[in-house]
Amino acid sequence: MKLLVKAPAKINLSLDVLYKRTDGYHELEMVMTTVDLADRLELELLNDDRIVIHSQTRFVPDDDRNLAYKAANLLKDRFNIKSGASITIEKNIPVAAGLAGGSSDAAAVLRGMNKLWDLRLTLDELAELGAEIGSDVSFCVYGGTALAKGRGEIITPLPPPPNCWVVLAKPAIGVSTAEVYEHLNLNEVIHPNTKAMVDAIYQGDYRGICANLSNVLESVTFKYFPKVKHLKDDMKRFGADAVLMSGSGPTVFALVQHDSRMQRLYNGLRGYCHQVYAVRLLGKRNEFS
Ligand SMILES: C[C@](O)(CO)[C@H](O)COP(=O)(O)OP(=O)(O)OC[C@H]1O[C@@H](n2ccc(N)nc2=O)[C@H](O)[C@@H]1O
Ligand SMILES: Nc1ncnc2c1ncn2[C@@H]1O[C@H](COP(=O)(O)OP(=O)(O)OP(=O)(O)O)[C@@H](O)[C@H]1O
Repeated sequence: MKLLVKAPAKINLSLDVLYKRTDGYHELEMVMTTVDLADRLELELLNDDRIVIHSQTRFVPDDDRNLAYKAANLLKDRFNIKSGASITIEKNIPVAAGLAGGSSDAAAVLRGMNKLWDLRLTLDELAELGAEIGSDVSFCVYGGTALAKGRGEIITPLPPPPNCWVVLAKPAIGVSTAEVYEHLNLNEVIHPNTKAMVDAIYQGDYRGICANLSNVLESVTFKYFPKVKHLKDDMKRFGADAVLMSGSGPTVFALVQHDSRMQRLYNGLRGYCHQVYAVRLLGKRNEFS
């Protein structure tokens, strides 16, 4: 039996770091939403005990380091499952981009293998398991739009933001999430107004969302990779309504409402940026349990 599952990328509409915790993680307050740029995974039961990863993409491990492997293995161990799984990943989300590609693959495997292994776990239970794999996995289990707290795993759903285009540009730079958090100087941070962002989303206020886009990790990534800051400035000049770096970067995204502006921005960026995508906001929660 085969199952196809979609694993959409996320963007952070706002990302605040409140303090560094004693366990080494940072206490966060983030607003996240999914966009229509997705990996596709084909899941199949195997009669033997193995978990096998098939992936054609360089930079994505095809062994137990793959987050999709970790997700299947976690379910297998926790629920004492004897059969194995074959996981084929069609990678469309850029890797190490700040778009939670690996986390979304892991979440898709949790949802999909829950069905194939007939575990009947709820989304809440899958999200709790997901937190053991990575901080972004719980959000990715639900998808949609949410306020995320804790180290990212405490999820409160929000309504979908008003529809618009999201133009994503990923420069050819590798950014380590752990290093970005490590170099953040909390004394210099200008905190986002998370409440104003949440209110704007509840009110369907596109301008309010644009006005409150904010990510404290930008300061670190911009300092070490000034190219990312230049990219953000260029995207503003090309006519974006608002621009922000996603997660720890290096992907920068622009929000635009009008098709003609989206086209101008997309064409302007394709000339010199490594990977550029124009997609719609998804913003709605996963329908499957
Ligand atoms: C930047 C974001 O993508 C924003 O959504 C996430 O905070 C990162 O999520 P992620 O990649 O799933 O993160 P994890 O794999 O759990 O952690 C990677 C590393 O980032 C740092 N980290 C992550 C989350 C958090 N709340 N505080 C941290 O300090 C830790 O050093 C950790 O070792
Ligand atoms: N299924 C996977 N897809 C992509 N990367 C994976 C996967 N499994 C493991 N990895 C490893 O995880 C690292 C981070 O990849 P990923 O694309 O998830 O980063 P990211 O978008 O920055 O994540 P986040 O936004 O959650 O911090 C990569 O260097 C890669 O080697």
